[in-house]
Amino acid sequence: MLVTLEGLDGSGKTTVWEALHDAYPDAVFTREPTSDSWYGDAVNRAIADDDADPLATLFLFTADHADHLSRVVRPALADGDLVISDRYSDSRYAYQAASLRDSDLRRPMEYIRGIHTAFTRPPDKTIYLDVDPETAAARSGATNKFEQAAYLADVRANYERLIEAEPERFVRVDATRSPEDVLDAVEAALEEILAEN
Ligand SMILES: Nc1ncnc2c1ncn2[C@@H]1O[C@H](COP(=O)(O)OP(=O)(O)O)[C@@H](O)[C@H]1O
Ligand SMILES: Cc1cn([C@H]2C[C@H](O)[C@@H](COP(=O)(O)OP(=O)(O)O)O2)c(=O)[nH]c1=O
Repeated sequence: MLVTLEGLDGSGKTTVWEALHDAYPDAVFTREPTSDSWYGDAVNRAIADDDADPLATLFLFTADHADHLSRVVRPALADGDLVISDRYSDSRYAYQAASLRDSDLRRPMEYIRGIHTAFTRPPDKTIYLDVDPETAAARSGATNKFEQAAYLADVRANYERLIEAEPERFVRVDATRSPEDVLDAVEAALEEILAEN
């Protein structure tokens, strides 16, 4: 089963993902962008480059996803493992659709979903850590171009569209609460998800 964690920068995904290692020692913990491949290195260069072309950046993130799928996610799922990924395809649909909002693409989110459809493996469930853009930008330190509150407001609106389209896949967690409360809520959500399957 594939469970993904999504949310704005600073929503607390990585904090939760690390804490879950103790509760689920047998799960495969992974992330996007990947941190152990040259595709992930290329993505990190694009994140750090304020002048990186947004369409080129989309394809770098998508290349990293293709490698992540074939090298990590599909083999783990084939072994029957629980896979917990800190960010996954919804990050592209939310972030790159915002980056490409003023591009020549008429419907950026539909375009980005379209290029994934042929090859991706959709998550079974997605836990969405919900915070307002101001809290997200303040917590993340606004150190890169994706962490600015105005941009994150667009990203959040895109996540809302995704949740509206597939309400049964998403579990929304109020991530403005303390780290302990957020972790408790995520663990409760995961218990329920695993009990259902
Ligand atoms: N629930 C929370 N309340 C306040 N601060 C938090 C909370 N969760 C995480 N943080 C802090 O916010 C920052 C970003 O958290 P992180 O887990 O890296 O978020 P993300 O992976 O979503 O960007 C870190 O300094 C972390 O300690
Ligand atoms: C996976 C992914 C991340 N991103 C962005 C979100 C982050 O600003 C940045 C790095 O992701 P990440 O390392 O998960 O950052 P954080 O822990 O702060 O949430 O890349 C995209 O724009 N598209 C994507 O597909």
